[in-house]
Amino acid sequence: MKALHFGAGNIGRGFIGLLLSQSGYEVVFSDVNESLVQALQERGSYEVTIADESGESITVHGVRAIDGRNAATVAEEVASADLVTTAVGVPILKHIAAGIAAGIKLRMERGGSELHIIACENAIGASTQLKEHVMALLSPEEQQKAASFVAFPDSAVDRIVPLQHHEDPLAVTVERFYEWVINRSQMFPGSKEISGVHYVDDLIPYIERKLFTVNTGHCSAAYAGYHKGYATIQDAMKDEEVVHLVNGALQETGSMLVRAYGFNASEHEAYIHKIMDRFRNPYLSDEVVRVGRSPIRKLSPDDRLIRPALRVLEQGGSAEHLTKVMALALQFDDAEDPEAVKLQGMIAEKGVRDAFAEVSGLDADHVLTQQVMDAYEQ
Ligand SMILES: NC(=O)c1ccc[n+]([C@@H]2O[C@H](COP(=O)([O-])OP(=O)(O)OC[C@H]3O[C@@H](n4cnc5c(N)ncnc54)[C@H](O)[C@@H]3O)[C@@H](O)[C@H]2O)c1
Ligand SMILES: O=P(O)(O)OC[C@@H](O)[C@@H](O)[C@H](O)[C@H](O)CO
Repeated sequence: MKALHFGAGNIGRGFIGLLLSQSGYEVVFSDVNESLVQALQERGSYEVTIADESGESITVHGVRAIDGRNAATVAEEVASADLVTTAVGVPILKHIAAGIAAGIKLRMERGGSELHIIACENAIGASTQLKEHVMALLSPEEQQKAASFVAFPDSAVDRIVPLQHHEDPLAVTVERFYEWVINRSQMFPGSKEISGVHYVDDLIPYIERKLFTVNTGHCSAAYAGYHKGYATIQDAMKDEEVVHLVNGALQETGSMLVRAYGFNASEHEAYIHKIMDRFRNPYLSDEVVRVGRSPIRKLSPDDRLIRPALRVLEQGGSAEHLTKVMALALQFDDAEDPEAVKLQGMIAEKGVRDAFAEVSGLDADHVLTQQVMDAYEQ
């Protein structure tokens, strides 16, 4: 069994590649980072270290890597894979679509054996987004044929993997916790299950709970921590004001999720506390600039801040803490982050209200926009 995984980065090596290998797949990484591809090709293995008191180290053997810029090689690997996964970042999905579409065409010529393509990204419906990019590159007739043997089940992935600073470019340190949930109702019946994956018939409560708790809380700590001059999430979480903001934001999303999906309130409270403890993990050093990266994406309509805040308001609740986090996101001006630079440029050019309205998709006079502007002024 062969799995082709796009993106040999932190989550690719430290989570998806590891789990697929442990599940019996030969893992082939496709990446555009030349030195990473070369190192994986030369060594065929890499180390994953668990960030806890055990310091456990696991060697992932039998891996290969291909140059993601070589369209013909990518297509051939897609054509002969038993599973395709991605962890490249949502904005990159459109760039890998051509190789996948070409691989699907080859597979079609060879009889069209069933294939699942699963995007493991932090977004609602990431596999469905990838499917749209891929299908747009096929003719109507090819689309119809492809739909009979290629499926794109959505998934939710959770494991904190910080930026890595090891001498060994392949080594990756990860937290012990992981959760990978896949929507079974979008899969072909009877297909092989990946061990360690939780299959569900309705993914929405799972992905929203993950994104609006782990990622909402995480970016709250990142933007507040950046504002206060902390370099890491671990340091930021030692500051009571930061903790208060993170907890406040998670109480707001938590009440909304409990009402929307009927989660048990005390179990959800325990989930929040467990996540805040994960942020504090002293065996990890997770930079606030990684967690706060791409503020335009994080302030977009369907992401971890705007979507839950609008739902809180719809339910008649207060989104006071979430709006403070949005105001802090508007002040995230990391010069190394292209989206932060772009956002600061938009603010300088058109003013903060119109810049926020543009990235959030809200009207400039929307009640949430007004609340964010008030918080920004403060
Ligand atoms: N790091 C985490 O804690 C974490 C946890 C859960 C989900 N995620 C999600 O996983 C995804 C990847 O995050 P990451 O932290 O691993 O990022 P990363 O930057 O470490 O890895 C991304 C990899 O994709 C590669 N890539 C870029 N363009 C490509 C292309 N056209 N073809 C093939 N590879 C390409 C990059 O070279 C890089 O190696 C993101 O969507 C992120 O939100 C991250
Ligand atoms: O990857 P992003 O930019 O969507 O979000 C940054 C972090 O919050 C994220 O990578 C978490 O570490 C991860 O989602 C934990 O499962």
